[in-house]
Amino acid sequence: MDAREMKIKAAAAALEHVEDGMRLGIGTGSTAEEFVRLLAEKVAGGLKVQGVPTSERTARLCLELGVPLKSLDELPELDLTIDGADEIDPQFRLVKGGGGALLREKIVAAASKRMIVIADETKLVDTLGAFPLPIEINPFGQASTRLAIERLAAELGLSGPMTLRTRSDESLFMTDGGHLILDASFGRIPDADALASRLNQIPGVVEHGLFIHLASLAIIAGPAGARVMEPKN
Ligand SMILES: O=C(CO)[C@H](O)[C@H](O)COP(=O)(O)O
Repeated sequence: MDAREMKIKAAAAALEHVEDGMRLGIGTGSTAEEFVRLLAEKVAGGLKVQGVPTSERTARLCLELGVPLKSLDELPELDLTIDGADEIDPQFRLVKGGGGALLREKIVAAASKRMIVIADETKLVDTLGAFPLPIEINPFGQASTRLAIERLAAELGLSGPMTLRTRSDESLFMTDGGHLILDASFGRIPDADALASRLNQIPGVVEHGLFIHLASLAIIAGPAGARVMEPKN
């Protein structure tokens, strides 16, 4: 089974948790897009859902495939969010933001009664941090914000380069909200909870890709198929 087939398996298993009438947060990324494709087939077959997309990219795909959309302001409380992740630890703390949608993804997940994370098994890790941590920052004062993050990292014993995300044409990557992303290659984050709460205290940090206590279930696909996992305490 190749990587795409595994993503489809996870997405298909997640679809079984979607019920008629649900208000659904819809994630961003290649795994979430497989979910959108399968969801669209169900919608075409008569399933009634109202989706809230976590990015303009996901919104475009949903509109193209006929998945009905609402804004989060129209549906401020959601039943379920289904989204991918870049890393998942045993307590289901996640690193997200590889696709640059972390701010809307976190707002949507926090507005949902449940979040199911879908991924292939390469995303499972013992300790977060091998995937560079995306930190969304306001362009205003970006040099000061960066300095504050570097000082925090040093205080917490974290080190590694931080790079401003760029597009393939070398221009700066801008999020849907008009912010920049710093990718922090810390290597290993032994205390993700502490880093998450300290990053939130830096004024220029809009949001970061550490999702703590948001995912309640993970559907992880491997060569043998998809399995449902619950967080370890
Ligand atoms: O957080 C995300 C986007 O901001 C994605 O969910 C994450 O990057 C995983 O993407 P993929 O399913 O393509 O591996």
